[in-house]
Amino acid sequence: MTHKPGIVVTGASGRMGQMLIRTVIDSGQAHLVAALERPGHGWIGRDLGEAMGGAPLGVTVTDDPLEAFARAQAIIDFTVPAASVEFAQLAAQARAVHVIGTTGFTQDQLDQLKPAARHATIIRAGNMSLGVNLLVQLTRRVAAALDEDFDIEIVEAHHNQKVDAPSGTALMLGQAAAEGRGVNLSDVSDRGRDGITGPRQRGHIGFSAIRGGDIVGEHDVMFAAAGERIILRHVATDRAIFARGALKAALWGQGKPPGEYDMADVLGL
Ligand SMILES: NC(=O)C1=CN([C@@H]2O[C@H](COP(=O)(O)OP(=O)(O)OC[C@H]3O[C@@H](n4cnc5c(N)ncnc54)[C@H](O)[C@@H]3O)[C@@H](O)[C@H]2O)C=CC1
Ligand SMILES: O=C(O)C1=N[C@H](C(=O)O)C[C@H](O)C1
Repeated sequence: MTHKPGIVVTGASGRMGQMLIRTVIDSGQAHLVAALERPGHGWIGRDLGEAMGGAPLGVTVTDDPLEAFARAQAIIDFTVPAASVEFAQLAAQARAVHVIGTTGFTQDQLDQLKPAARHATIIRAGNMSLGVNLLVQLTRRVAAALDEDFDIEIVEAHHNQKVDAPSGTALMLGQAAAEGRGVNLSDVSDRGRDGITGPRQRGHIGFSAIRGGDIVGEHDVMFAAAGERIILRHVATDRAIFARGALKAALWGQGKPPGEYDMADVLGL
């Protein structure tokens, strides 16, 4: 009989948290050993299944990451950057694989993940879907094939509760476009145009963010030149694609040496 890893889902009541819990339970490939929420949250101390509006699951929602992680082989974490940084240290102590889907990190917060990655396997991606990770590869190739006659613009759309912009996915796409061009994204990034901006600067990579309704996540990478445009597009219609990718990462990470990985590693892209 193969061993099924024990998994903790953090941010259990969140849009992704609930999707992840269902995905882990339905998969038959892993055990849900704990569900974590932030201190003071109304779900703490309740049965997870009942809190989600269904039958009891025999898992009590906790706000104690240390105790929960000690029982797990993997943590699947879609929360907020400050919490993910804290969880990285605790997951490293527990030697558990830490799958991070959270977006909106500052560079300083990303740097804080590095010590944890010396002791544990961290798999982090701003988007865990197969489709977006393929789009990242395509974007790098198209950007490498075209010169700066083609202006690169990244347009993303998300639901009205999203708190960070540009999205983690848009930043992944921008990074891939910059790598294809052989430039640093930070040198060419155009964000938040407003007012008298002047003409577009040749070679820049632009970002625009739409927020509205219940949009799950849509990303266009536009290569616009005089007389023609190429648009690479991904449209997510179901958060299950992210949850499936995250579970795949948690399983892939078992037994991998400590370090920082992404979904391209998991998917072999
Ligand atoms: N990488 C990917 O494929 C995807 C990433 N995301 C990202 O995942 C994150 C969460 O997204 P949503 O689920 O839509 O947000 P949400 O706001 O619905 O859920 C976040 C949950 O985290 C909980 N939380 C906050 N601090 C916590 C702490 N210290 N301990 C435990 N729980 C804590 C909140 O109470 C909330 O329930 C965002 O950064 C989003 O951009 C979302 C979808 C896909
Ligand atoms: O917050 C979301 O919802 C999503 N966040 C990720 C991002 O920032 O790109 C992934 C997906 O687009 C949904």
